[in-house]
Amino acid sequence: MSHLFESIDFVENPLYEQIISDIGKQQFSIIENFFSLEAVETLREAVSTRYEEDRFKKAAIGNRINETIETAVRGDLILWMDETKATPKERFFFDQINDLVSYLNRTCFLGILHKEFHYAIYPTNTFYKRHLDTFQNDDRRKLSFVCYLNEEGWLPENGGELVLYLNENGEEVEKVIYPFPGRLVIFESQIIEHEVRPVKTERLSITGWLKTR
Ligand SMILES: O=C(O)CCC(=O)C(=O)O
Ligand SMILES: [Fe+2]
Repeated sequence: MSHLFESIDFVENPLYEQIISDIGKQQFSIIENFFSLEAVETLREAVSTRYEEDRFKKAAIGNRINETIETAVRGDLILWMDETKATPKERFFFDQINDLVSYLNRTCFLGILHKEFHYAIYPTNTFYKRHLDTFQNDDRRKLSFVCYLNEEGWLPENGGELVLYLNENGEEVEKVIYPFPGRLVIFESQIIEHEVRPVKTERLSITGWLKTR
């Protein structure tokens, strides 16, 4: 039998194991400095370039078949990322995400087949009201990912907290998360309702989903 295990090239990754354990216990995980400040700055530059090229569009609600723009629900601007056309700056982002995704697929049997990511800009005074990341006609999203591209020194008065609504022994508890640069938040798309509180200073992020089928 030992031959079988020796032939499998698998190295345990303590950080990824922590993420898996967090999600198993509490349906979410917060990873500090998943992306270095240098990587965040590079991605922020990519956002600026694309924004100047007028590539961002007002985000809609519903899925791509059935979507409407409702700024009373969400006011962010988004741009879907195309991994096949990733620039060297974005390649780094996808390499790190793909490494984690392949680990999750090897260890957790989640059956993740697809992923989708978009940049998001929340201009001043915008927000995203409490919601779930799944749609009535589409339940393929399993894990939601958010990573923040803000500059260092994000202050509480800047607003823009991500609030996860958790259920602890039948009681609703708010988990308030500041959008600090390099921070990655992962949560179960079908379980955790969440919102982005009103933003007082422009807020930048990448949001994405791991999907089945
Ligand atoms: O930016 C965040 O913190 C969360 C964004 C979000 O909930 C979404 O795009 O569905
Ligand atoms: Fe969401």
